[in-house]
Amino acid sequence: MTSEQDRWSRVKGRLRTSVGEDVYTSWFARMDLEGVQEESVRLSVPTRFLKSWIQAHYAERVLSCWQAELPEVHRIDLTVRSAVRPVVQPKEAPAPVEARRMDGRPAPELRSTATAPVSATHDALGGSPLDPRLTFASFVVGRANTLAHAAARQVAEGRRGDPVMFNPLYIHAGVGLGKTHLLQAVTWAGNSGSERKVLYLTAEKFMYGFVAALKTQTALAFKEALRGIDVLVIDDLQFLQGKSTQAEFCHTLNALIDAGRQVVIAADRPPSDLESLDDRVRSRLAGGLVVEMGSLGEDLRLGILKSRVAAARAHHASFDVPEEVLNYLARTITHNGRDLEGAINRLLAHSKLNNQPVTLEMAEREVRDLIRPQEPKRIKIEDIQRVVARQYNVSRSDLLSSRRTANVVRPRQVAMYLAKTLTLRSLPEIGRRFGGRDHTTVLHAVRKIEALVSKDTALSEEVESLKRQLQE
Ligand SMILES: Nc1ncnc2c1ncn2[C@@H]1O[C@H](COP(=O)(O)OP(=O)(O)OP(=O)(O)O)[C@@H](O)[C@H]1O
Repeated sequence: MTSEQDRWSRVKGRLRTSVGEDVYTSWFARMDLEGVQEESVRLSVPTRFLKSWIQAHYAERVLSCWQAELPEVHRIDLTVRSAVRPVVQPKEAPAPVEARRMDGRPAPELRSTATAPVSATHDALGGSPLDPRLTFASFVVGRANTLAHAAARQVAEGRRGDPVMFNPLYIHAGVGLGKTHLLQAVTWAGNSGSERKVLYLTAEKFMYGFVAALKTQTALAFKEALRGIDVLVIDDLQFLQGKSTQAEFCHTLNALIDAGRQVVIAADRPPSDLESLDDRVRSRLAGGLVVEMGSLGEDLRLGILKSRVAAARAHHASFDVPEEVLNYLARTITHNGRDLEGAINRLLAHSKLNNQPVTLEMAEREVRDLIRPQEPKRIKIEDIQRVVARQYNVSRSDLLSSRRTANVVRPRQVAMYLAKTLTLRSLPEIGRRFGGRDHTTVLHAVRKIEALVSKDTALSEEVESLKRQLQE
């Protein structure tokens, strides 16, 4: 088990180096290993869209990363896994071959074959599957998510006819930081009474629902069904693709908001960074409440681990994870909630299958591949603008304005230069974020500062100091 886990994490490491951090996070962070069989490797991703994108653009790359570790591999089978996460269940006889799982999820022999019933309303409307475990009761609140949690609760507790406070509520966060959990919690809570209809759709489901409805000429019925609900919850909006789907999404959004219905959205980036959406949709999205959930602090990670252990103990009363192991996991598995869940599942699988208590030594061995080196901080254009404005004593709006006085022009050029060198944003995108400037203006600024730093020591030191402040 361990050697396959190690191999999988080495393959992921190769992929990450080969495609770069940003591409890796966008397309591969949710890829799981399902199994290796002779010449073929089975991988899974959560959406059809991810599957087709990876197949179209990265199939060769994934294969060659595998071959570098395991030359006999000649095939990659990519599948779409269910959105409903497996539930840990007791008393099922372990099948030896199943124990070879190497991802962070529970071994299949510990999964339930039946899922708890989903809300009837939600089902009838054709919503995406809901995971019964993702409720407010199991959501741990900490510094990173206090505001998002409070806003989500407020939405969930609203009653039909109540004034809508923030619309849409837009929650964004990196991979595995609890967006889906919070959105599904809103759906469960909202649908628990019969008064309101809450519909949870992944952007993908919205897309395929719409396309399928168009094909069968029932688009009108689909639109009507959507508009007949009280709260529309859309997850993973960054996957919304295609002009007609976007136009339809835009209409639906407008129709719901104008009718005083609540819309809740989650994505892995703020509205301004959803580059494939048109400006009107972006500004409508940004017009409600936009909340970011930050990375999980150590306290929050410890809370999540404890809540996972408590949930597992409901089915496996003898399962116990000593405090020192929990502290060790909270300290070392820093990346995201999914890895924390994976760690507890592995300890559970291991202790059940081998009938052994969980010890620190076992934990160190079992979760080795989940401990990732600290990644360099992701720098945002807004941070650059803020830090540069502070350094040069101008305001951020000066940087975005059309003013051309020298005290503003140089800081603006420095900020554009930093945006180009410290982020992966394109020149047109940077231009847009600097008050709608043309990409040639950005290019000019970048070249200008590049030329200046090579001969002007004072400027070069200033730029270095700005970089340090941004990377802290
Ligand atoms: N605050 C939290 N309390 C309890 N569990 C959490 C919390 N944050 C994250 N988790 C857990 O971490 C795992 C990943 O969370 P989730 O799937 O909600 O992330 P996500 O932000 O939607 O990720 P993705 O971008 O991949 O869709 C889940 O098992 C979730 O229950």
